[in-house]
Amino acid sequence: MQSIQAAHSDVREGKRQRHRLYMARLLILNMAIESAELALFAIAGTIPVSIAVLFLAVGFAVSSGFYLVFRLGLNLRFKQKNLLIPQLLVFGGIQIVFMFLAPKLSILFLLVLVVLSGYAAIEFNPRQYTIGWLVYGAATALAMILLGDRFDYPGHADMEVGLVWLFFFMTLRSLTLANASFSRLREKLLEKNRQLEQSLHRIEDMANRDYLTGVHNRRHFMSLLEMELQRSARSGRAFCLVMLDLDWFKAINDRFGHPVGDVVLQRLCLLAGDNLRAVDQVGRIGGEEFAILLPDASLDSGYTTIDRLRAAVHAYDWQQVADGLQVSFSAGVAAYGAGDSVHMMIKRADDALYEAKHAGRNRVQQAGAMQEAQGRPDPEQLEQLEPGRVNQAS
Ligand SMILES: Nc1nc2c(ncn2[C@@H]2O[C@H](COP(=O)(O)OP(=O)(O)OP(=O)(O)O)[C@@H](O)[C@H]2O)c(=O)[nH]1
Repeated sequence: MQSIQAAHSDVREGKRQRHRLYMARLLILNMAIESAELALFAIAGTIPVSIAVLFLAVGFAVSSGFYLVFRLGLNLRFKQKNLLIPQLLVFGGIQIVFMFLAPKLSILFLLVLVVLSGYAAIEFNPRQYTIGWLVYGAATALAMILLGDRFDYPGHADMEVGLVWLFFFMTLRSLTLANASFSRLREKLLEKNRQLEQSLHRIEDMANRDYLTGVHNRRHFMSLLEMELQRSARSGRAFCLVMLDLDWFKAINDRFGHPVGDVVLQRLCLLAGDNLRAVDQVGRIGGEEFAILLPDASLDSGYTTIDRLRAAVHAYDWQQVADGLQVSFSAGVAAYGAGDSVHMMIKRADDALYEAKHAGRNRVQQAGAMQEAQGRPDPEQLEQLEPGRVNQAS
């Protein structure tokens, strides 16, 4: 288990390192672009060519130095593996040093510092960002004081104005790096959200299902029943509640063993799945006791459906499970009536089940109308129950 987790975290770390390398390559590109822009300013005569060449040399050396560090995995020795703080210090420092070397471009170097702080805004926590902001703020203040009236603007010649725009435009472009980081974070967050939602669904499902048979457990079935009842109370739509109990299950357990009993419970639920509609809901509410919700079903159609299931269970080849095994169930069906409550419906379906058991088992019994279900009748009264109907198994 531990080695699987370790493998997962290795894969994750490998992905992160590939992303850091990608970012380092983009950084080399950014430095190359800034160098090219400085070269254009040199051509326009705003700064000496030597300054543009120096910027290219320093920018290339530093950005490829970082790339090498990532490539060799040296960054993995540090706590903050993306080395953002040293990168911001070094690249920010370069901009400030070049404010002195090319004071006419000061304003543009300040612009690059704004972009660099964009990375800090994405990766740092508020405390770290505040520190970074104050460091950049203090360093630029010092640079501006020291520069005095040498602090300048590139110039107003057409080419210079065009180059200022180009510099601004390309500097904004370099935010694509920050944008890539941000998108990655957002993707990761969305993915984690998706995983969390899936886990939540799985956990909810597990909490709602019976561990042995996979059908709804008692608690969840009761809430489904309550919801169905409220829906029918609003719309007047018909539905049936069925209480179902396996016959002589104790004897099955005693004769064939508990594991066979478990398989019988599972097969019964599979047969219910095969013989009921997708909208019908099965719940295990006790050991060998089940309840079934049949939406949009009248008492007669509910009865027919459950009797068909009864016949299917009775006809099933239980010899596959254990030699000599025969399984049947008895069930009571109650239909929703206006003013019904969950408790009243359960009581009526339960009473009908009780009648089916006493009438010989392997039967389905319709419950009487709701007004008549005042308690469990004694066996002598069963014959006279109105309008109940008992199906005699063949
Ligand atoms: N194998 C198995 N047996 C269970 C489980 N839960 C309850 N039982 C058994 O189900 C049996 C229920 O027996 P009874 O309540 O006497 O009912 P019955 O033997 O089915 O008799 P009738 O309902 O009157 O037909 C008991 O022996 C319980 O031990 C389970 O999860 N697995």
